[in-house]
Amino acid sequence: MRVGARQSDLIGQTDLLRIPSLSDLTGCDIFIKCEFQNPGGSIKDRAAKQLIDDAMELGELKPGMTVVEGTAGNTGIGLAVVAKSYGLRMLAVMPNDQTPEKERMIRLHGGELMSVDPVPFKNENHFYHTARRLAEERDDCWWANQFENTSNARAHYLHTGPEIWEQTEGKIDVLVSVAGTGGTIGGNSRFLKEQNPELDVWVVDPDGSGIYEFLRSGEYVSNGGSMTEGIGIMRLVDNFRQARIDHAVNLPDQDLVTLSRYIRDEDGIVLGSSSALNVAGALAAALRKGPGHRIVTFSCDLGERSVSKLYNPEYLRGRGLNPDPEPIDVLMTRYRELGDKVLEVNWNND
Ligand SMILES: Cc1ncc(COP(=O)(O)O)c(C=O)c1O
Ligand SMILES: CC(=O)OC[C@H](N)C(=O)O
Repeated sequence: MRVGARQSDLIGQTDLLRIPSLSDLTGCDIFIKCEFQNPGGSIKDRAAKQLIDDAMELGELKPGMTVVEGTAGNTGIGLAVVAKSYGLRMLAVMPNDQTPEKERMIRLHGGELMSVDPVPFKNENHFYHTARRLAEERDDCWWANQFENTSNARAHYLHTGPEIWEQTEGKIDVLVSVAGTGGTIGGNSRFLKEQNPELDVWVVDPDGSGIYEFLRSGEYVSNGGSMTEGIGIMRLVDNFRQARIDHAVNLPDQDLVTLSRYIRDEDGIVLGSSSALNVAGALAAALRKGPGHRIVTFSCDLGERSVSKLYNPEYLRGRGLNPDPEPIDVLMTRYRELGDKVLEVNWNND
């Protein structure tokens, strides 16, 4: 147990939980790192703290200034939490198609919210460019730039990776992660592969994101869309460049419906949508590798932030998804047959 001087001192040192249901089904030990335990409720608190700490140490950011960031929501919540602890202000620029659950949290934590229309990255009104412009126009603002500022991946290299190594006593065969900025997979894969070069790192990508196709062909091409939020990207950014990746898999949103309900009903954990994708990736990895492996993935946030999408039957039907989960053994049969849809890659920028 910890005693913190500030709320931000409580970021990190999250628990590692073995998921009984999927571990029993596969004969592997499948663990989730409980990132929802962070004070802002998501894995992005870690990046938020490191981005701010590093900028303050460099003197780029000083008390009284405003942190500006373009965000799908979780980084904005994390930055709002940390900003309050440090006497800073926070302005989040967020596309208006993300769940209102996250907008509300930014405001509850005292952050200011600017909602913008969701547009492609090449449009100057994209949330990323809007945040950058706002910070450029005002001297009292500092742009966190979670995509290119590698303090983000450093948070995971310095903290999350070592925590996993210690919690597993070095016994980890596979690391599975989604990627948004790539900070999580970047910092964790780098640290853990330094400890064990044999570690097998899997990136799991939803439809609509270009990472899988980029690793396959070198081109960012989107195949449809996804209800997941905060993950997937259509360009190469510096935090993703940090990653070391051996396998890539693309899994459909319908599987998130199945797995989120299965884990809720069997294990009592209500996963957020990116966490459901992580667990789907971990299940695919377990079935491919066979019994006896130890697999770690992340519960990036909880389902309370996905209520209006992943847990909303009307929304699911509107996207052409079936709100009723398919039987887990049917999904497992499909995963056993993924074959070369699981890409073998060698993403390593050393
Ligand atoms: C819910 C959720 N899961 C996962 C991620 C991915 O983390 P990263 O940016 O470290 O790739 C994010 C944000 O990026 C997120 O908001
Ligand atoms: C769209 C995206 O990658 O978002 C990054 C991050 N998850 C956030 O909450 O801002």
